[in-house]
Amino acid sequence: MDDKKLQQKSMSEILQLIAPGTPIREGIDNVLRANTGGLIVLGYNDRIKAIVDGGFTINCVFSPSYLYELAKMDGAIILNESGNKILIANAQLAPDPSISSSETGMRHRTAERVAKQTKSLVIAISQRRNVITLYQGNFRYALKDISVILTKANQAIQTLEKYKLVFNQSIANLSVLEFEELVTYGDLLQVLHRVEMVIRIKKELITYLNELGTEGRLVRLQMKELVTDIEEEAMLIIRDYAYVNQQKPVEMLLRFQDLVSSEVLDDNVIMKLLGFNNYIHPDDHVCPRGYRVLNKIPRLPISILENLINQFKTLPNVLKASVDDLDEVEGIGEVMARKIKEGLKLFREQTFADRQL
Ligand SMILES: Nc1ncnc2c1ncn2[C@@H]1O[C@H](COP(=O)(O)OP(=O)(O)OP(=O)(O)O)[C@@H](O)[C@H]1O
Repeated sequence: MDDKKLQQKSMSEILQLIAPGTPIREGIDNVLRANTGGLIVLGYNDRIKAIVDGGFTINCVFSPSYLYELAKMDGAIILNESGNKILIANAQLAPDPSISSSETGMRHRTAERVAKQTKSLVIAISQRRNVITLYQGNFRYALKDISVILTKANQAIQTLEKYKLVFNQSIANLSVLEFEELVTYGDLLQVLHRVEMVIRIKKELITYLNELGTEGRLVRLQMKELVTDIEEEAMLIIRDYAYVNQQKPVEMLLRFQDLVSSEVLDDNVIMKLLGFNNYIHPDDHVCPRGYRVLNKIPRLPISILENLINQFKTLPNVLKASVDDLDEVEGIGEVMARKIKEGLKLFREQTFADRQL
């Protein structure tokens, strides 16, 4: 993991630590409302100890009302790393003045310098401007108004709904092509780029949700409902088309998520993710193993599905197999064989009917 990712990860942890619904946020909001201003440092390590001057030792369990009362005093409040204990109040911080700062007021300049010098999380609550600013290392982030983030999150949910429709359409097309044995790498990539779009918007939503805390409950539920089906389909597609039969599609999907950023992924990057290392022509044909289509057969046990694919290797072979051929597969009797045939026939009819809509 590179440094940038490490910092991003810790920023999402930070946002969760001080999100609405947490005791720290309740305390910070009280300080904000009382207009006393505040300077809070998380973590009392050697680097912080070296720049703390004076103050009272408090050493008590964190409570929002204690934070509010202590913020009435000048100086900084120092909490432990996880923010569940108040250690010191009224502390003067003396960071290296040669460290650059883009802030103007002393509280914010101090906060920025302490964060840069110690890498600890520092929270500045402005007395006059009604803003909460977070600093950690070189990272600076001003918390936005909850209503602004909620609006953005709801817009993202609407976008996700549209993406889902587009995704479902491309999945319906893929099913038809799979039955007709006409899938090309280009078709596969088109579907995977749709998955990429969904992942991109999901990542944006997670950032909002981290900041929204309990205020984002509804958005979280909506996101989960929209995304779960898509992710399940995506994992089945990965199992169908990965170069080597992937036993761990969840890990592959996670790797896919890591790769997704604001830029559209290159086709080669996606094919590499699936294990194809050589150049692939988009018009070349490719054959699915059949995990996704076979999954549509109601109540087909996963072990039987695996046995089917082990035996026949590809979906077209399963489709061509007679009831007798299916009967020979381990765990499949005549009744089950007929059920599989019937299930595939029904799904095929449904797929072709959907295409005509
Ligand atoms: N080095 C420091 N250590 C601890 N507390 C500090 C330090 N410097 C400033 N403060 C705190 O910040 C308070 C306000 O300072 P100042 O008005 O210059 O800050 P500011 O950045 O303009 O913030 P605000 O927007 O809240 O006014 C001080 O009264 C003091 O409590």
